[in-house]
Amino acid sequence: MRATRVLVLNSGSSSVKYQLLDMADGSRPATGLIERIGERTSRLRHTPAGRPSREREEPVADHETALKAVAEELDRDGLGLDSPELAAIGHRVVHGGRRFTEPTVIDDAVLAEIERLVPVAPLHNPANLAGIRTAVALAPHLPQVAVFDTAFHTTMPEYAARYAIDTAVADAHRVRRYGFHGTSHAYVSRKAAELLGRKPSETNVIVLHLGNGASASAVARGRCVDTSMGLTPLEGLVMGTRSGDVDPAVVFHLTRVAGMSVDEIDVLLNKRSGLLGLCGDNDMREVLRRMEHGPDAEAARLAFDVYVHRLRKYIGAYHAVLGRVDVVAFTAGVGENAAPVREAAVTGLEGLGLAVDPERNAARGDGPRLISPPTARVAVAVIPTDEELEIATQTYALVTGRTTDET
Ligand SMILES: Nc1ncnc2c1ncn2[C@@H]1O[C@H](COP(=O)(O)OP(=O)(O)O)[C@@H](O)[C@H]1O
Ligand SMILES: CC(=O)OP(=O)(O)O
Ligand SMILES: [Mg+2]
Repeated sequence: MRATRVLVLNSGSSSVKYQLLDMADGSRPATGLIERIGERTSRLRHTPAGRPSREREEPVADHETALKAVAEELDRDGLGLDSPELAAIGHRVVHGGRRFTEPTVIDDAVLAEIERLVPVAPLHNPANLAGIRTAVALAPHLPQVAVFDTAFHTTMPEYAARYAIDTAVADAHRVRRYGFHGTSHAYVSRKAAELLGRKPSETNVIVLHLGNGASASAVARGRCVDTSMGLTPLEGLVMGTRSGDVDPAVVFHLTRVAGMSVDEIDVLLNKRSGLLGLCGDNDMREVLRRMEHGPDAEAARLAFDVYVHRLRKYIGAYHAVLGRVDVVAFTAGVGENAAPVREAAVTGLEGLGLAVDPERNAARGDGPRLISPPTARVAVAVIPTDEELEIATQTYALVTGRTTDET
């Protein structure tokens, strides 16, 4: 039996998402999610293809316990880690620094380098490492591949990657802009070009990845030239719970005037800010609903306005960075589903050739679709992201030397 399947693991700080993909036929034999790891009750939802989901609520103390539960669920469907069809495990790793520009087979040296990057990705890399270590222990016979969020952004020119701070300090502590969500930006920018019937190498794209975390990127002829996240996934757009851009002096001010510690400010900006900080809800669905009805519509409206104002500024900035833009692509939970966000983000940018067609924008659909009027100078599109497929494709190509088309 040929091994054509890849298990993709996305180990977050309190969750593990997983998908089993078959590269021969494009099917997904199983998908699942464990949430609230480390809390009193965790929830596991496992969905075998074509059959009902199974849900379990029980304490899951850590990533090791979580991955063992995933392996058990897969086993129950005859899809376990010892299945001869499984070719590899692909891991999302958030921070790859400057070293990792490509997907990489994991060995001790790679693990050590991911560990070395923990100080610049304290929320993400420890969880990624825990996931990898457990998967290696559970399936030592399988090749395991790290696919880095930062990799796609390593093509940024030096002037876009550098902060204007003392070079000696920056170099000593690896302080520079790395960018994240690269797997999504790579996939979506390619799909956006395809939607226009153009080659990625001849297309300029602005990608707006708006999920819980949110980032924008400027992609020139298939290569990333700028992105909104920086040293960590805190810079840039307004997010569910993260502030995005703030004056760094906010930190000094809160230290001196409010007596907050650096750790407290870290939590403030990463977990108590963004939409949540502005209006008490981090979920854009709730924000949109409250704007229409709630007793405190005003706070929700302000949160929405701050969110889309920041988006508009980045769209304008990346027009300037790219010179010519062929398509603006919205993706991830908010980008794919929230028509009012898309409409508000391009309102007022008619001078840049941007507009959405209200009917196209409101229409629902599963695949890539245009939402700009047919006559628009710049296309605006909704492109569903698929980070799992991209991770599986890169993992499979690396371990088998075959592309999906050859399988
Ligand atoms: N129908 C919708 N309308 C508005 N926002 C939505 C809708 N569906 C999902 N979202 C938003 O998408 C976010 C999650 O996006 P997603 O890309 O799944 O996040 P992540 O992968 O970063 O966890 C949610 O926080 C929610 O605000
Ligand atoms: C890097 C990052 O922000 O990831 P996520 O959106 O999964 O939090
Ligand atoms: Mg996502």
